[in-house]
Amino acid sequence: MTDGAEGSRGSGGSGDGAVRIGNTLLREVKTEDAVGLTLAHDLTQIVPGQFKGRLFRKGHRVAEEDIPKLKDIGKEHLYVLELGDGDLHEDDAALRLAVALAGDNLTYGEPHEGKVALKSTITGLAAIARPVVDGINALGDIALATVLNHRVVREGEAIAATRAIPLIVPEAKVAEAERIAADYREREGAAPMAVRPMRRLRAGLLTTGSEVFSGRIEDKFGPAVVRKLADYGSEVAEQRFAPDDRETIAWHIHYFLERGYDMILVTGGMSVDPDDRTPGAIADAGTDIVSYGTPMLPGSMLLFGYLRGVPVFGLPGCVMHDPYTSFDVLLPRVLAGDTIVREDIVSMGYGGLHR
Ligand SMILES: Nc1nc2c(c(=O)[nH]1)N[C@H]1C(S)=C(S)[C@@H](COP(=O)(O)OP(=O)(O)OC[C@H]3O[C@@H](n4cnc5c(N)ncnc54)[C@H](O)[C@@H]3O)O[C@H]1N2
Ligand code: MOO
Repeated sequence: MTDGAEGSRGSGGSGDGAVRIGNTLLREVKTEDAVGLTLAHDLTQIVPGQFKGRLFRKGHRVAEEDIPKLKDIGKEHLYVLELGDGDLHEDDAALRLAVALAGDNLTYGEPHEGKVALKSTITGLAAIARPVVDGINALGDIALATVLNHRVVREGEAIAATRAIPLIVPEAKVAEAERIAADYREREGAAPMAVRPMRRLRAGLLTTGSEVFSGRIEDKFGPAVVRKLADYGSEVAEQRFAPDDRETIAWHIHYFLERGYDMILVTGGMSVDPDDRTPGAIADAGTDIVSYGTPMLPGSMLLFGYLRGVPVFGLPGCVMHDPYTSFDVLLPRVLAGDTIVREDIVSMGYGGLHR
């Protein structure tokens, strides 16, 4: 498209100095008359020894205050674009896409260089409809890039960005993308993109390990879990300690249940040693175990289940020292209110190698 514009410069184009690109016209106008019109190409400024670079970008809409600057760089005439019927400027295309996609807890700013980013207004979980993303990207001329579904995003972080590839996009293509998004909204009763808030839960934390219980070594697991929950906006309401004894561990789990905590976390004793009693104790307590073992590393020895509807985690030793484990994948899902089923955990192996 730009090549066509450059190539037409010498020839002068059609009779009135205009060249057609699709339904869009490339026209030469006096700089004073260009206000509100769209620059057809980049304009470069050179101030020897100080600056050489783009003063105005291709696609920029000329404003009143631009006129003196344009005159300063010697522009008495400009090539401008007059959008034809059925054509959209890249900025308008990107903005329409953002509007079509955005749901709860998302915001977007002015388009910039044909790009609009959807940014989270909260710390929460990205909810992204992959079929919508794939469907829009299959159209061509429009690029939609997102983070992975279920990823934790912080306030102000972008979860997606839309961009028009050419300067001029057929309106029909954007309309088709809008239709894909609208169909999804109607079918699912939700926007294709949103950020889901995480609930503030109060957890009971049981730290197992006879070496910790007896005071031989200092507890390092508790502080790590306290920090992690706080980071996601929840709290450890009470911490208790138990030796490597199934009955004792199961007893403490029931104590937490009776206290009415929203979540029960048990640390240590999760692997294969004879003293690793935690999985057995969690089962003895009556927990419906969704999965013992997760296809993720670190954190493959994690256990997850529900005891009378209360989420129960068995946390392996790595959660104490590795900054990102299977716990960081599952905990935000639980905090967002998801009921985790076995298929969820099965699907976490793909992309689950976190180290
Ligand atoms: N042969 C195998 N060995 C290991 C396996 C396996 O599948 N086969 N799994 C490995 C994985 S994965 C993990 S993770 C670790 C640890 O799992 P555990 O949850 O059983 O951890 P523990 O044995 O209870 O403790 C490991 C280590 O950490 C110390 N510890 C435990 N709790 C605390 C605490 N609250 N404060 C401070 N330190 C603590 C404990 O004393 C041990 O030294 O197993 C792998 N091995
Ligand atoms: O798989 Mo263990 O539970 O990584 O550290």
